[in-house]
Amino acid sequence: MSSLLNLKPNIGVYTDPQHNLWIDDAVPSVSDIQSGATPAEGEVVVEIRCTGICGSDVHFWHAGRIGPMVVEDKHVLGHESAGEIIAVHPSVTHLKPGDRVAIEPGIPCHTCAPCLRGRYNGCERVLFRSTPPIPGLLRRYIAHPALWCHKLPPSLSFEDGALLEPLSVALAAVERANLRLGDAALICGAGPIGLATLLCARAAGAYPLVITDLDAGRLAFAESLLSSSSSSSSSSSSSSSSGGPARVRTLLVAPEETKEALAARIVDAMGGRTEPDVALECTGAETSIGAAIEAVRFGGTVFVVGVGKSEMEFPFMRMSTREVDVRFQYRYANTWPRAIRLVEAGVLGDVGKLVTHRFPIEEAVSAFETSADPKNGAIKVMITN
Ligand SMILES: NC(=O)c1ccc[n+]([C@@H]2O[C@H](COP(=O)([O-])OP(=O)(O)OC[C@H]3O[C@@H](n4cnc5c(N)ncnc54)[C@H](O)[C@@H]3O)[C@@H](O)[C@H]2O)c1
Ligand SMILES: OC[C@H](O)C(O)[C@@H](O)CO
Repeated sequence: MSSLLNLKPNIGVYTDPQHNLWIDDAVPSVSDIQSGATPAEGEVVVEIRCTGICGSDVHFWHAGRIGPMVVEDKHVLGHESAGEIIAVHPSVTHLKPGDRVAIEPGIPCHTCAPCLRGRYNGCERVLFRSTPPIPGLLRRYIAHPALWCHKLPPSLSFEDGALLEPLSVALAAVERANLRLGDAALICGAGPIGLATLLCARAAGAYPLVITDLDAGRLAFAESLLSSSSSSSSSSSSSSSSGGPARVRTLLVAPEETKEALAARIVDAMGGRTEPDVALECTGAETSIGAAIEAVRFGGTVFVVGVGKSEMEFPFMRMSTREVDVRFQYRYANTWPRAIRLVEAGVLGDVGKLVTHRFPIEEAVSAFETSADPKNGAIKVMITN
């Protein structure tokens, strides 16, 4: 094991119940690491090089809670990270110092019924980093189970490694929604999760692809994400730069629009006669879920990734008489190795385009302020170390 004695202070990014956001060096386990203690059995110590800010990090900062997950003490944020291994416990044989890894942030128990079924995202005792009270990854160093550190191939950057977390959500959704070649797909919401889902749906062979949002800037970003050039486009999405049909069509949602009116416009955007086979809902907004239910074909699927109010009204008769399946996604299971292969092979396109802003960890507060203010047009803000 390499020496852990000459490390920089293990600063971390915190919030608390009073909605403060700050950086300091009192990170749990830092003293163990800096005193040169070995990682525990089965663990490696990772020097984190890159962490993406998730909407849930901003939400924990601003609201202090997400549903039953409540910030009750000072709390380290962050769960989208990649870094370099600097030490391994002797029991770990498949990783070594110098390996570059993406960190899967949920540590399941491996013994409960969902774990034993392979559905470890339903683990009854999961320790999910950044979900209170489990400290997150927005820090310089972390000791983490080797099993949940995925080695990166040389062509993936640390940023690519950090993006594997939202990509995993999207990959799980597209798989569990059973999206097939040539399916007409609707994606609701062009935030980081909707955009990652757009990349996965395109790779899965969906066409037409329509994406909605309330924010024209995010729709323009969606178009530029799928274009071959790196510049952002605000022009019509009716044709691609190569002259063929645009792979994605964008639809600006009006806040007061009824779900029936929006559903009609969705079908129109699909080409006039095509009802979506699958809607991948990435807003969590009740009106958006309702419009997706109205829009999909008889026997279609509305797959809900977005998280919203704890209780909502859905158009029951429409679902019943049209056999609409409404299904849900919670995090992911067994996606990381496949997400790595998809990024390595370029199947998802240039995922790095999702990163719009970068800040060093010492400026993490500015990174959060940038992420939280819609005026900045941020999609994925990365904090580097
Ligand atoms: N199921 C899971 O495991 C999981 C994991 C990560 C995130 N999420 C959830 O996925 C959702 C998307 O995450 P994100 O990081 O992209 O969030 P985000 O807030 O950045 O993006 C959501 C987008 O939806 C748009 N929107 C809101 N209401 C809309 C409406 N009525 N019609 C059309 N667009 C609308 C917003 O303008 C925004 O661009 C969130 O609800 C988040 O909590 C779920
Ligand atoms: O991708 C994982 C999600 O961001 C988390 O479940 C978060 O929303 C709550 O901890």
